[in-house]
Amino acid sequence: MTDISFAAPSPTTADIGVIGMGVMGSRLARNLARHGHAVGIYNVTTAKTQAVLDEHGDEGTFVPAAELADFVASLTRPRVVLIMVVAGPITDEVIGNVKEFLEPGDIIIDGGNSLYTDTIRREKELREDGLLFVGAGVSGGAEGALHGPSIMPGCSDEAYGRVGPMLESIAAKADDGEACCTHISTDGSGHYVKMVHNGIEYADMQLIAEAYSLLRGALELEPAALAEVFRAWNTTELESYLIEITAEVLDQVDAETGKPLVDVILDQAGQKGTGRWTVQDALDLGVPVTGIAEATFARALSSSVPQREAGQELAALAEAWQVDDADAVTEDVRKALYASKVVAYSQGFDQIYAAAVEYDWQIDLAAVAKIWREGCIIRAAFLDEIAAAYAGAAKRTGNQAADLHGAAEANDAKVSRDGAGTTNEASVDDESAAGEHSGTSTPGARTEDAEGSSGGENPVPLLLAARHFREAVEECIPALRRVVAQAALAGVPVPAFAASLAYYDGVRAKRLPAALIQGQRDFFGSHTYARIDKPGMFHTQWAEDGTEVPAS
Ligand SMILES: NC(=O)C1=CN([C@@H]2O[C@H](COP(=O)(O)OP(=O)(O)OC[C@H]3O[C@@H](n4cnc5c(N)ncnc54)[C@H](OP(=O)(O)O)[C@@H]3O)[C@@H](O)[C@H]2O)C=CC1
Ligand SMILES: O=C(CO)[C@H](O)[C@H](O)COP(=O)(O)O
Repeated sequence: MTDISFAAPSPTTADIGVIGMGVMGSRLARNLARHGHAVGIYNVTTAKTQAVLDEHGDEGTFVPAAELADFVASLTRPRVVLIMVVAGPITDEVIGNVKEFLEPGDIIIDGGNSLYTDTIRREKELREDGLLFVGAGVSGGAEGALHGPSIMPGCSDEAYGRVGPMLESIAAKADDGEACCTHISTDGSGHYVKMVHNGIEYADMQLIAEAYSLLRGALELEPAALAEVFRAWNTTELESYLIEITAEVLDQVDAETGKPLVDVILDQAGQKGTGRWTVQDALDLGVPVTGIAEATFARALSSSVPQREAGQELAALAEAWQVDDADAVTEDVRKALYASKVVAYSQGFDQIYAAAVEYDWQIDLAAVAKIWREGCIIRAAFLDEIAAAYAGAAKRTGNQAADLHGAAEANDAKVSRDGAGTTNEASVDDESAAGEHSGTSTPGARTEDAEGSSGGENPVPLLLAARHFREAVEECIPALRRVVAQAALAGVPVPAFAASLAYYDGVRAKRLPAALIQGQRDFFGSHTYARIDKPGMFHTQWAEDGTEVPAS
């Protein structure tokens, strides 16, 4: 649609072109211009392109275009086009439109929140046309896009070699000066990492909301007073962007009513899809991202209007939380929040590891933690410790991504060579061991029957157990237990806190009731089970004399 026309841009003057002058695209274009890059700008509604020029044209060199053909003509060859539009079919449409004007060797970067499987497909299709495609996760919201986002590009080495320096120039910088942008791996890897980033974001936000809800109920504090609590917490090991902005949100007063804004906002959380995708994919991989899942379901519950209306009839049958020492309760909630946040990040990194093996992506997890230290929504002080845990493990095993990956492949090979000769202590899926089905429990075994957990030989199989976090989290567990117990008694929903504690207790348990489940499965479906004391798979003849026989 052309409602305004610009003078035809002089050809080949812009270093990069940005399509989409919405919240993110306009700010990324300005960020690029502020860093000395000449930026071609285009938006389907030309008035938005005009607005960027009118309001920010003095920030650098912008080359506006009202037509895609002029936009592409304004770019130096080989061309680089950054697309920042709505994810999904609209992104396909925009790629299809701009592709018409591009030539082999040109590069398209999709910086939207695209589903990683779309990115894998698009990269393949565009490669066949001779174009290079970069699926770049971008985080940081409007402020980050303008002042320095965290950028997670997935692409070939060739594409990164071409666009990496430009992306690094506009990315946030960590305290040590490192750019919060790194080449994640090939095709959909960047969007995968961004998807899990958003899953962690969901968990983090839900945990903070639960902490707020508990303190508000237990201590009968007003939002402004709670803003001070969060401000104080932001000077502790909880220091993070989301804690910081929580204080700002709680402090906001509604101009119309004079009430705290949080009290007049409808309590139905929206979602655009990334949290849901994270959980869906984790289910396929068999990775228990319970904190992220509960956070996603909590948003769904908040928006389940008919159920919530009908639920108003339900009795609470709860006890009021008797608070003797407000400071002690506040400190308990702070510690519960810290432990649960670590669980969420730990689960998210496990998922990225499992996906890396599944998709053959060489992902350096320490580098992922490092580029999340600034610029992104989940930036948090403890990401330095997460980076150190993965970097330390990589050093011990010899190198970074390659070894994380090689270790798992070695384990895959071991499983197939060992066949039935592995005990369930090694987390090997019984059915693959029995040879009845093709699935294995190692990462990389996304088959119908891959029912087990993703074990493998991840050098940091449990971030929670890495030394720094083990000590820091153990310090907080008694508080988390008290908080979850008190919340249950008081009838306050804390699904993410409760799930985090259950995960902690689950992974530390010497023995789980999964043994009973295996017995039940064998009883009704002859699914067989492994034993703790000898290799092989077994079946009990439950309906006959109860004799145990080796599985055939
Ligand atoms: N907002 C955020 O915090 C973040 C967003 N993202 C992702 O970045 C991308 C852009 O988000 P954001 O800037 O917030 O979104 P906006 O809604 O602000 O902008 C969307 C852009 O898409 C354009 N668009 C819509 N429909 C079409 C179409 N049919 N053809 C061409 N262009 C179209 C819009 O143009 P017009 O207005 O003229 O219709 C607009 O420029 C999304 O994928 C989003 O998920 C990523 C990180 C953070
Ligand atoms: O990517 C983002 C932040 O990192 C976007 O803000 C995204 O829209 C957040 O997800 P949702 O809208 O589902 O809460």
